[in-house]
Amino acid sequence: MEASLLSGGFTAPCNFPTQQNQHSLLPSLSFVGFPSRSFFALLENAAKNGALRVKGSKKGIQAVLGQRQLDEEDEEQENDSYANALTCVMKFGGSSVASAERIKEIAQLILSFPEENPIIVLSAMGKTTNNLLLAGEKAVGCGVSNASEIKELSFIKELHHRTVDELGVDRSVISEHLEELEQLLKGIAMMKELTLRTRDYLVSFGECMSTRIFAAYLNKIGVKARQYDAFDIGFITTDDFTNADILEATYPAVAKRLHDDWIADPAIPVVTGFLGKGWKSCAVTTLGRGGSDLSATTIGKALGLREIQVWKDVDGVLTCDPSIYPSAKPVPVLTFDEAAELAYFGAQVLHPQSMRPAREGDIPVRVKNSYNPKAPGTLITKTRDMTEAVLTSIVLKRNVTMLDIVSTRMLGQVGFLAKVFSIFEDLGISVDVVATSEVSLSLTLDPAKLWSRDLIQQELDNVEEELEKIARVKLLQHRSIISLIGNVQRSSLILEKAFHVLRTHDINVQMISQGASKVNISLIVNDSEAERCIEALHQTFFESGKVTEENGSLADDLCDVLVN
Ligand SMILES: Nc1ncnc2c1ncn2[C@@H]1O[C@H](COP(=O)(O)OP(=O)(O)O)[C@@H](O)[C@H]1O
Ligand SMILES: N[C@@H](CC(=O)OP(=O)(O)O)C(=O)O
Repeated sequence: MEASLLSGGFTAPCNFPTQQNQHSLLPSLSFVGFPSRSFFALLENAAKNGALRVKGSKKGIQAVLGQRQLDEEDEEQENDSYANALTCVMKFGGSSVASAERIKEIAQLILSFPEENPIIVLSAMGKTTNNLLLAGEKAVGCGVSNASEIKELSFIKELHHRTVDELGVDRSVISEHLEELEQLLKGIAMMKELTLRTRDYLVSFGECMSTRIFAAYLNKIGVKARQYDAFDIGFITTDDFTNADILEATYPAVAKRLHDDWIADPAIPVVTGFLGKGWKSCAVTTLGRGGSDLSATTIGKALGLREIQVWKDVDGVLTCDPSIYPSAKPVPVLTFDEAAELAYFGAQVLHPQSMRPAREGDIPVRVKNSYNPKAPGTLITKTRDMTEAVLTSIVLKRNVTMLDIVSTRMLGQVGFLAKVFSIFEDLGISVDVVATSEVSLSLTLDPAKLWSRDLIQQELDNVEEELEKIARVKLLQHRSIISLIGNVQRSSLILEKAFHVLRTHDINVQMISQGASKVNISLIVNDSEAERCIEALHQTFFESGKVTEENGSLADDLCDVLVN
């Protein structure tokens, strides 16, 4: 979006971030003439965070901000020196830091890589984020005098006190946060409302406390560490509370801060995952559930590190969610595209946006098991040898709503699809899977419009009402999307096998979609059939030996199913 700031007759047009161009935030800011005072304040703020580099036409600005112009050469040199200092990111999720015992194990695990100078990114301890959210919801209706008694607040206090005591760390590292948390819950109880902005502030206590405890413990055992709150070191995001997106200005800011501190006084950085700072509001934001993965890959790209390690409670990315199908097996190698697709279609193991910085920076991501560090895990890179690859992973997304939309106008009507999609855009509802013909359209709606919230009935009613102005609509609930993530070159083989299995098990596929990338084939079935379907597909693709064109040509089955 081109915006103009008017100041005493001078015009300073500049590029402001929008959803579409947010990645061209401050570093590509351009202006002519003399900007207004408020505009200077904005620039100054960005410059303080190290987020601003002045390039090209910069009349007046350099003198005022004293900013050094970084040309391409400077930038390359900085990246080189970053690479020589800190070597990798190690992100540990909630299950990896769930107790004092686990924290001790993680500390030993980090020390078992003496050749690394890692940056540690942590999530909140165990289920703390869920408990904070529940506490916030209870506070809305419980009255100020009862806010201190909220069960989840007691869990959080007890867990964090017990942990610091068992680690032999002083309670003072978290006492202020716990007091402030209680005050915040009282405030929510008084206001009787929990805005998205307050919700983000509320959940930030989880990561703020886990990182303080961990850094204090490392220091206690003689390993020099320094705690950082992401929102204070340049994680600049959109102001979409509960689902904020990292802005481009983050990379230089974060790199500069972590690198400069390391050079001045080397200490292992321990950074809060999941959190950022809204660029307009300057308030704490969160990156969506599971967002610490994205924090880790952002740091990896910012510093141009050798590797990003994401430590989980499973042996890497598996052929499907082990909580749905326990015989799932680790996938040794994946491409960024496969991993992104898998995450987007609901595999909880990785945050949906987390592959983006890794792909852009071409930094390998290794997914490892903190309970079983010897397991090789999964290596995610730009490319891999696909000669043997058929299916990589099966992902299940439950409780999806499907819509069948048939145009009430004539065949060949111009703009039908555009009208349908503009309705979803206006209502702010994202669409997952789409299949179209000339006059009809089937699609599925994301069950979590925002990661934190289910699509509610009222919103569905609004969708139906709007669509009925231009089409006949059938709303089908309780559907599942089964996504087959696999080799682009073998999609026909995957389809052939999949349909044979489904036909054998008498499972009726209600919609099918294959994206342009062809990495992902999506099948829609009834929720009640989904698990049976996963089991059958998994057995065929991963438990019955190598899948080849030769072991059964079943094109006829596919044709039968499609025709019926
Ligand atoms: N394809 C998959 N591979 C591995 N784990 C998966 C997959 N799909 C879903 N999961 C779930 O993701 C969980 C790990 O992710 P998450 O809970 O975010 O870890 P952490 O909190 O440690 O970062 C696993 O316990 C598993 O149940
Ligand atoms: N604590 C946040 C962020 C996060 O990344 O958690 P985990 O790594 O445990 O999924 C959440 O629960 O969403």
